[in-house]
Amino acid sequence: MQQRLDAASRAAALAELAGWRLVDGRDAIEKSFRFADFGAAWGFMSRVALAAERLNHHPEWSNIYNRVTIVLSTHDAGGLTALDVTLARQIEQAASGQTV
Ligand SMILES: C[C@H](O)[C@H](O)[C@H]1CNC2=NC(N)=NC(=O)C2=N1
Repeated sequence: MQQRLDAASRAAALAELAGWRLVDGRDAIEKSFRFADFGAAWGFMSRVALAAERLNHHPEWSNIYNRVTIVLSTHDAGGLTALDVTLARQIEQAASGQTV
């Protein structure tokens, strides 16, 4: 079982992950991404889906046309863990150079 991040690790993660912020009222982080069009958004989601499967760690997300909003939290642990930070880093790589 993953351990929830302590305060120092949580602060370090948020400092590292540009644009990610804590969700109000729960122990989770979120970020919205905007792409040129639906195809670019879907390509990004496909890359994130493959990363999530590799990690066996999955996002909560929604898509409206060219926007993708992602919330990360570890359900088994009831909050943020290192797995969320790892997935967020891979999401940043998947979005790199693709956002508008
Ligand atoms: C059984 C399976 O390994 C678990 O349900 C995994 C799958 N993906 C997951 N994703 C997330 N975000 N949190 C989890 O606790 C989690 N658990």
